[in-house]
Amino acid sequence: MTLRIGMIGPGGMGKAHIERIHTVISGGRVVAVSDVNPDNAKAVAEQIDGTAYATSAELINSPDVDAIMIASYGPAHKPDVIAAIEAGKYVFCEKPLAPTAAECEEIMAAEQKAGKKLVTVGFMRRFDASYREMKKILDDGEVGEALMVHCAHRNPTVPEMYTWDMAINDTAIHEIDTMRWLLGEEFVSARVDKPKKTSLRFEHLQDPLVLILTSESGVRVDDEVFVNCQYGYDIQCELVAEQGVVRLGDQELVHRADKLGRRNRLTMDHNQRFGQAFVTEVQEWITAVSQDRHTGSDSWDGYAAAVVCDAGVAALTADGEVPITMIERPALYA
Ligand SMILES: NC(=O)c1ccc[n+]([C@@H]2O[C@H](COP(=O)([O-])OP(=O)(O)OC[C@H]3O[C@@H](n4cnc5c(N)ncnc54)[C@H](O)[C@@H]3O)[C@@H](O)[C@H]2O)c1
Ligand SMILES: O[C@H]1[C@H](O)[C@@H](O)[C@H](O)[C@@H](O)[C@H]1O
Repeated sequence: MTLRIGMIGPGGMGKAHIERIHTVISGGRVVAVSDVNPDNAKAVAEQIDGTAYATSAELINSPDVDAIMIASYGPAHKPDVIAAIEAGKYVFCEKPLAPTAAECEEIMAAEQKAGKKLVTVGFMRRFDASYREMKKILDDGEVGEALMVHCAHRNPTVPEMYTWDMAINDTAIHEIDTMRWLLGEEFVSARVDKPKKTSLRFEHLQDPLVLILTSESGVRVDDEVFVNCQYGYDIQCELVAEQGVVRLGDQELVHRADKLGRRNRLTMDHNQRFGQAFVTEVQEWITAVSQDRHTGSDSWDGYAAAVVCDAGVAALTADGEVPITMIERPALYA
């Protein structure tokens, strides 16, 4: 049976997910769309031979839609996630689950009322083969205890609408989630170091910056966020453990040597760099939902990432460490 998916907000990310679902992923089809921009909904519906709904509520409650994907703008996620939960439908929500921890708590309250985990948050790096191999090496005890992790998250450029807090809320949120997952523990404090700013940026941005997180057991994670690096979409991660160091591969397809030297083509955006991770993530979600089970990051992960982001944003304007405090983890997410 094909899972009939309704997509809310088919913009850049949503269209990339549709393309994957309709070409390389099996078991699902996007049959309905809605968008705050009705012309976009109509155009996408025509392309996929599906239905355009005037509102997300109508799409969510349609008997012709089995499960929901949300790829709209972050601040719009919460009401649609809650409506999907109330309709008893599995929902895949692109990161962030919601921009603030308080909104994520509302989502968790609705899910607990439903008594079942229905929400998956689109943290795709958990599905990347290199990160998975790094986690396996750590979990198998091959390098001993983790001590430090050095991360870099570099984007070629960002548009002017990218606000000052997005370096944390929109960009570093990936490392925040991936590091919680890799280390298997929560963070207790955040600090932001603010180096010399690149001249090739919009004036309102602190770019680059370094977010420094400390985990419950004392592991120190530093994350260089540099969103106007000009040269490529460059994701780095080096885990330093007691008996070894594990570094993320560069995802090279080939090793090339020519008169310009030994070099490799760089990826330029998230869809290129994490293309296979997105495929695995969405495939696992479709398979799990078709079997009536939850998979991937849950609402607690969305909440935890939001709490750390809130502290990171506070640290952007504060001097020194900002403590991170979380609510007790509800039993549903144990
Ligand atoms: N996992 C990743 O690496 C990754 C990469 C890019 C974007 N994202 C996430 O995906 C989401 C979308 O990002 P994007 O780059 O595709 O943005 P986008 O602006 O290209 O697309 C967003 C779409 O949502 C629509 N929209 C906005 N508000 C809406 C609402 N209230 N109801 C219905 N539709 C609405 C817009 O009209 C647009 O079509 C964001 O949450 C973003 O953080 C994740
Ligand atoms: O929304 C995007 C997306 O999440 C990308 O994966 C990230 O590299 C960008 O910094 C962010 O702006």
